[in-house]
Amino acid sequence: MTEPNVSPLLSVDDLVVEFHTESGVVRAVNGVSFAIEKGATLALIGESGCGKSVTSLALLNLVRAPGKIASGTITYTGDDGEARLITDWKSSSEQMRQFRGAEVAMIFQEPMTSFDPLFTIGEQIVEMVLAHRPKTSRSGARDIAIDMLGLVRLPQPEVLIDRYPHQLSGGMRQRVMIAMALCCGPNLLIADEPTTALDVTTESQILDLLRQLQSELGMAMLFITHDLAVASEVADEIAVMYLGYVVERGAAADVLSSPSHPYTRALLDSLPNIDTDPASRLNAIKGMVPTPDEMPRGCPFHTRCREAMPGLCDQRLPELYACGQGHQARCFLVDPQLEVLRG
Ligand SMILES: Nc1ncnc2c1ncn2[C@@H]1O[C@H](COP(=O)(O)OP(=O)(O)OP(=O)(O)O)[C@@H](O)[C@H]1O
Repeated sequence: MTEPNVSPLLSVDDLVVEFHTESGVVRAVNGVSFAIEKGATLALIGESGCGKSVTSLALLNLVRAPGKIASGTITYTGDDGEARLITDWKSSSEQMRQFRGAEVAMIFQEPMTSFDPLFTIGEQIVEMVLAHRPKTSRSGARDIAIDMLGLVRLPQPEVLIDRYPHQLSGGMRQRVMIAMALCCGPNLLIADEPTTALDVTTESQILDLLRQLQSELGMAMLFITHDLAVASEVADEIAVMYLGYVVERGAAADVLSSPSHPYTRALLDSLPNIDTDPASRLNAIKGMVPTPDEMPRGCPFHTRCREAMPGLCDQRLPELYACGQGHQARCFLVDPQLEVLRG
């Protein structure tokens, strides 16, 4: 018997995002493709400036001028099974507004910037509920808000609901942010560096919470992080980005156990290890990510790559080559034609 053909929840194909600046057109996202299956977690990984946030904003059609989606498609297939081409929708349209929050919600690194300091957290969650479910009464929305605060394991939700954002700790604020994001029952949660601003203990509690909520609610997650260690705790799939390109992607277990792109290997090498002598230096990747307007010719990573092959990597852009089942890397080292290319 053949398996039914189930579409992924979200499919991104050949996405290009450009910024039109005074010094010219800058490509922050360069032909990115990935899919997120229903209920699964994809981690988007890379150093600062690799295009992770711009990619996630594009998914909600929130890239603001001077940036815009120049080409590519984003397709969302929700519970009704109907495929919707999000890239055809206007950013300010009613259907896009409903889509944000009700189908796909987002949380950020620093919740404080997403809250209005003048309103209690309860008032802010209630407004969110009413915006998406206008038929709900205010007291009904308040009950939903209390339930949501309980769902994210905050103590005494009926008391906390009347607190202002500044009266909560960073970890509590992040929990409230998650409650607010989940109050309309989205199928996909985009989490952009949600634990970066937290201490390690709170970080691990929030990661646990996200994992528990995901299995309770069956939602998918796009988890954006610069930290492979964090990604390894949450991800089913990993896509590694460098200078706007996906340079490696595959099942998290495969990418972490057999990293095939030198950039992924370098990111793994730069992780602190419990056995490492505290006095020794971490293996930081040499140099910095160039800005997209200084895009190197050839492979975008060759200027920092320990394994770069002169005459090849500085001349030609590698494709994404298969290096295992569902595992691909954009590197000539895994190109089956490598010996021919080397001559
Ligand atoms: N408003 C803007 N104007 C011009 N270029 C921009 C703008 N916003 C982003 N970019 C470009 O997009 C690139 C990618 O930025 P993005 O924020 O997606 O990176 P990131 O990988 O998420 O890093 P970080 O973790 O620091 O946010 C930047 O290096 C910058 O060149």
